[in-house]
Amino acid sequence: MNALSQEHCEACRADAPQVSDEELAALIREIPDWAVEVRDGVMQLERRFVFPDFAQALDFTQRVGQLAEDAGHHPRLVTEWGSVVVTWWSHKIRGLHRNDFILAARTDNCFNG
Ligand SMILES: C[C@H](O)[C@H](O)[C@H]1CNC2=NC(N)=NC(=O)C2=N1
Repeated sequence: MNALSQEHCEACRADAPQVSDEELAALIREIPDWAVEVRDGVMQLERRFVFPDFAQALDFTQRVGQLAEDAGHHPRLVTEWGSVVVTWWSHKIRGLHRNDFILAARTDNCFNG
């Protein structure tokens, strides 16, 4: 269980700062299976999870969806036969907040069981 996943998410606020370059470098090391993507100028965390069939991909999707609802912070989830691509970013600040790293770590917990 990643220590980051145990941290508290703070409430999403439009004036919250994005992570600094230094924070990004430190935090991404704690979730080594995730990539940093930039889309339309918005920095995001993304990981593709592979499953043997659609049913297990869907079950994982449900678990991630529930953790998002519990946290009040939501990812993009692309569920297909055999895989789920999970993308985290903070819409309000159009970038990455510490919350996104915490929830990416919690997403890994959903995969690792
Ligand atoms: C009103 C509601 O709490 C907010 O819109 C939340 C919902 N979930 C969210 N999820 C993400 N990823 N970013 C947000 O800014 C966000 N805002």
